[in-house]
Amino acid sequence: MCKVIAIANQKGGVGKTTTTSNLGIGLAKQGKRVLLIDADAQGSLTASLGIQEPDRLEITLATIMASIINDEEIKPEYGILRHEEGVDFMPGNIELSGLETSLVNVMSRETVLRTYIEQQKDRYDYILIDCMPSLGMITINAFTSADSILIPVQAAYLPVKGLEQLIKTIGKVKRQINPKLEIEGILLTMVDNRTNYARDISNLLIENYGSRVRIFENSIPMSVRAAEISAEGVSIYKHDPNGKVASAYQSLTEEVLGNE
Ligand SMILES: Nc1ncnc2c1ncn2[C@@H]1O[C@H](COP(=O)(O)OP(=O)(O)OP(=O)(O)O)[C@@H](O)[C@H]1O
Repeated sequence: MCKVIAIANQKGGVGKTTTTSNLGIGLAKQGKRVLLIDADAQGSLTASLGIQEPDRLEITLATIMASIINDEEIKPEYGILRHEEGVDFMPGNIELSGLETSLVNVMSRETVLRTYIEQQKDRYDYILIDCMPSLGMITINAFTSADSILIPVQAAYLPVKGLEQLIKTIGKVKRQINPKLEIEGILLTMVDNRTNYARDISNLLIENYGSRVRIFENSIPMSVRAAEISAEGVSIYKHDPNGKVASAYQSLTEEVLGNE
């Protein structure tokens, strides 16, 4: 059985891409077959997997989704790239912005990505989708395709208000389009253990959401080593194998596997 997890938060820079790649590679290290999908027009997941200029790629998620809109048949493996650390990925780039605008007039506009993902499901154990920092139509497509949503929250600001809107949108998609949709959990990222602030945010999350949403036991520490990896094109396991961020992502991977 394949599980599809969307990594989403409409707030930018909270660790969505870093979590998608390192959770994905963590799952691959546990022997799982993993496909990562870059559903963000910034192409940062694609870049972090070693593609230096995502905007120059010819086949990306945008071209695939356009083919589906045009009812063209595509082979499941078409356009999928392989990363040296054992994950496959469907790259994304700036063309997703144009596609987002044109989706408005498309029949079944919420389910285009789902059509693509359905044909990948027998090839993978996990499919992770790195979402845009917005709740636009591509993100709704990701929610429509997913079994669950993992929400990274940066431990450096008060996240309560934005999260409420995100959880509401997830609830709406669940009621109206995708009844199986669940929240995988809220993941605290970029935690600076030298301050009490992270603990305050953690307590605030538990107080406000703990009864409705799972909060991951593991959080991801702030580390300059994590910030370096997007330029390296490798995971934190390769860049800093004995560091605290590698160990945190490994524990998160085990927690996600334990959710099954
Ligand atoms: N644990 C961490 N410690 C320090 N820096 C981090 C950590 N995780 C991610 N970063 C850095 O923070 C920035 C934002 O991270 P990332 O790109 O993963 O967030 P995002 O939510 O995907 O961003 P966007 O919304 O723009 O897509 C990046 O420069 C990344 O390298």
